[in-house]
Amino acid sequence: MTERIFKTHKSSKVEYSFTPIKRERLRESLCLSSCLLAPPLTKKKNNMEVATIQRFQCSSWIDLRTFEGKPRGSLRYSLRFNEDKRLKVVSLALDKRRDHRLRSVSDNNSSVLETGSLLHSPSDEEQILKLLQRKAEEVKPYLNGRSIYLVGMMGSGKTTVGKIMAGALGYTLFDSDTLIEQAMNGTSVAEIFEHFGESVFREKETEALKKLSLTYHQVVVSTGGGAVIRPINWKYMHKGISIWLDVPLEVLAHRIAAVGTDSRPLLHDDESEDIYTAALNRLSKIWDGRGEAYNNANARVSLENIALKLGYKSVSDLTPTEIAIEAFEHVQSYLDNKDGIARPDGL
Ligand SMILES: Nc1ncnc2c1ncn2[C@@H]1O[C@H](COP(=O)(O)OP(=O)(O)OP(=O)(O)O)[C@@H](O)[C@H]1O
Ligand SMILES: O=C(O)C1=C[C@@H](O)[C@@H](O)[C@H](O)C1
Repeated sequence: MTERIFKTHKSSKVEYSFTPIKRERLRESLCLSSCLLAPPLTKKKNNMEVATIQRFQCSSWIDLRTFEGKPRGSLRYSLRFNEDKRLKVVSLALDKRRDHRLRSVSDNNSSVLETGSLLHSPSDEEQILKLLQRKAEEVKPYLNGRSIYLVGMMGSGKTTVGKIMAGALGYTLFDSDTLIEQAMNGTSVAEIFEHFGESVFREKETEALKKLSLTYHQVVVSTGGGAVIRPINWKYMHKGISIWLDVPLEVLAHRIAAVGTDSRPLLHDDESEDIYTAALNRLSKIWDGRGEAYNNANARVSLENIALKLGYKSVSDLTPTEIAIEAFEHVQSYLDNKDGIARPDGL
């Protein structure tokens, strides 16, 4: 199993270019999602965003919040019906986007339009945000108050995607690294590693996960990349639903190279190579030591699989919101299988 996943990571031909347009698109997408889902964010909203947000707030989605537990019987079937409708909407939106891509490529008659450089149109963004909210409402009864633990390598997007999932569910997001820093009177993760060593950090990490799992419900937890290595941590994380964000190492190295390794002590290196190569080498070594442990998660959200499913050429085309939607799908399907298939009343 490790072998297979390792190969996936190693051999993936990920085209990941952060063109200025792509970076701007991501920023816009993140800003739009965050403004919508996490009101305290102070980013300035433009008129289009405000209009979109207002439309969301007044929409007439089915409100499942009054239902406790996993949906049963006819409710379950009506969810399926809605899901079918949703899929039709998605596939229309995707067809439209694919058409647009093909048109753009032939218009330009060049290969400039590697998928990463295309913008989602505002209406695409709207569709995607609507889907996210609808998916969150659908998955909530299945969760029945259970928390979600996001696991994954450093830079896999646990915090970014977690924020979107929490906002859509009306859950609170916790970042276990931040909790550890708070428990250590504001000492940063990098300083904890430097002054006390990794073992103290791991102890604190276990304490944080224990407290979260025993005290809180309805939270999304962005765990530290190494939380998976201690079996005791799984005991706590399995009190909720754990989701592994599986991102190719090359993509992680690009992300990390873009922001630097200051806050990630395990990636500090002797600077003898360029930052991307150094990060990739360090990540590969770390992966060798813990790749298998991620399989303990209840579900795996593979960015390569999502990109394939959505017809994207590159993993870097995926927005965090699209990843969040897929994560909800996985939560739902995991809980569906785990809790058994419900049948309509009387059958
Ligand atoms: N889908 C995405 N596409 C492009 N960049 C992304 C995506 N998701 C996250 N990022 C960027 O990657 C970097 C790491 O993301 P984030 O902090 O969410 O990861 P993490 O898994 O919480 O990391 P860590 O475990 O190291 O704290 C950030 O700069 C973020 O903006
Ligand atoms: O992958 C890891 O082991 C780590 C990831 C970060 O989130 C921090 O928890 C810390 O830097 C260790």
